[in-house]
Amino acid sequence: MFPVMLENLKNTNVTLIGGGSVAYHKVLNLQRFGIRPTVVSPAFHPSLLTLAREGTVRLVPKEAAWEDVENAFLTILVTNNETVNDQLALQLKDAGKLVVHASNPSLGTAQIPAVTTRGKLVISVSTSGASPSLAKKIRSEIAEQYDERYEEYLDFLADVRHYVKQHIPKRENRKTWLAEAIEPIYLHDKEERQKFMNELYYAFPKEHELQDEAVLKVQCGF
Ligand SMILES: C[C@@]1(CC(=O)O)c2cc3[nH]c(cc4nc(cc5[nH]c(cc(n2)[C@H]1CCC(=O)O)[C@@](C)(CC(=O)O)[C@@H]5CCC(=O)O)C(CC(=O)O)=C4CCC(=O)O)c(CCC(=O)O)c3CC(=O)O
Ligand SMILES: NC(=O)C1=CN([C@@H]2O[C@H](COP(=O)(O)OP(=O)(O)OC[C@H]3O[C@@H](n4cnc5c(N)ncnc54)[C@H](O)[C@@H]3O)[C@@H](O)[C@H]2O)C=CC1
Repeated sequence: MFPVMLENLKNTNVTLIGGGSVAYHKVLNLQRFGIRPTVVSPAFHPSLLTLAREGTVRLVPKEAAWEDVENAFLTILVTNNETVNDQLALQLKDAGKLVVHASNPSLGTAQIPAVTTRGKLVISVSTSGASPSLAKKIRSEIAEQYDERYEEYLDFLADVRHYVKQHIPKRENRKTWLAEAIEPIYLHDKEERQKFMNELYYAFPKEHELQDEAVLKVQCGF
């Protein structure tokens, strides 16, 4: 099992095969990440019909066939027909595609973990198919510790890192500032975060970069 984070999936073809209660749950999960999936199924859970009316999911009312999945970046197999799930999983795997087989994970090439997000922080727990219930429990326990405060805190850390990468040329110096930023005081105290930023701006002013750029431009004759 090799974990990986996928991004830029907003306009990517993600297809679910089967439109029951598990499909509905998986669609809600995908939507949390800005994905607008397609569901292929001869019948749909009423909540999926509601989502389709809102325009957040595309429904294709038919029994699934190869052409429904051949162009999908990711396919999630959630029918109650094992023959259909197994057959498509086999074909998709052979074609080198990402496929989740929700009732026999070993036949797929990917699995969906239990996830909670705190802004940029993603808490993701998998038991490799051994116990989805335990994955859910552990995820909730971790999420209690890494609560909503981490959302703003991660934004602060991202800003610090962005600035440090642009304005501190030496790697050792960068490391010192980045290590200081993850001290607990900055999680708890907004004013301390502002103080930290001010100290960073003072130690490595933006003007330097602007001046350097101006010199460079003169030297290059722009
Ligand atoms: C392989 C996988 C499919 C995949 O990769 O998508 C899979 C497979 C199966 N799940 C089954 C059952 C349940 N699944 C849940 C819940 C979740 N299941 C999720 C993932 C996965 N489930 C993947 C492995 C992940 C891993 O191991 O870490 C979560 C984490 C994420 C999500 O679905 O989005 C989500 C919690 C999300 C949340 O709340 O945040 C509950 C509990 C509940 O609903 O409260 C139950 C009932 C209790 C139980 O059985 O444990 C069954 C038996 C069906 C039957 O009895 O027929 C199978 C099939 C089998 O095992 O054969
Ligand atoms: N979190 C997870 O990953 C979980 C996965 N499962 C697995 O998910 C699967 C689906 O469970 P439910 O949604 O509860 O079943 P369900 O019976 O509510 O829905 C099954 C859906 O598959 C559709 N379907 C049947 N034949 C089809 C075909 N040839 N092509 C396209 N669609 C077809 C049906 O019309 C129906 O909409 C089960 O195999 C179960 O083992 C179950 C629980 C949790």
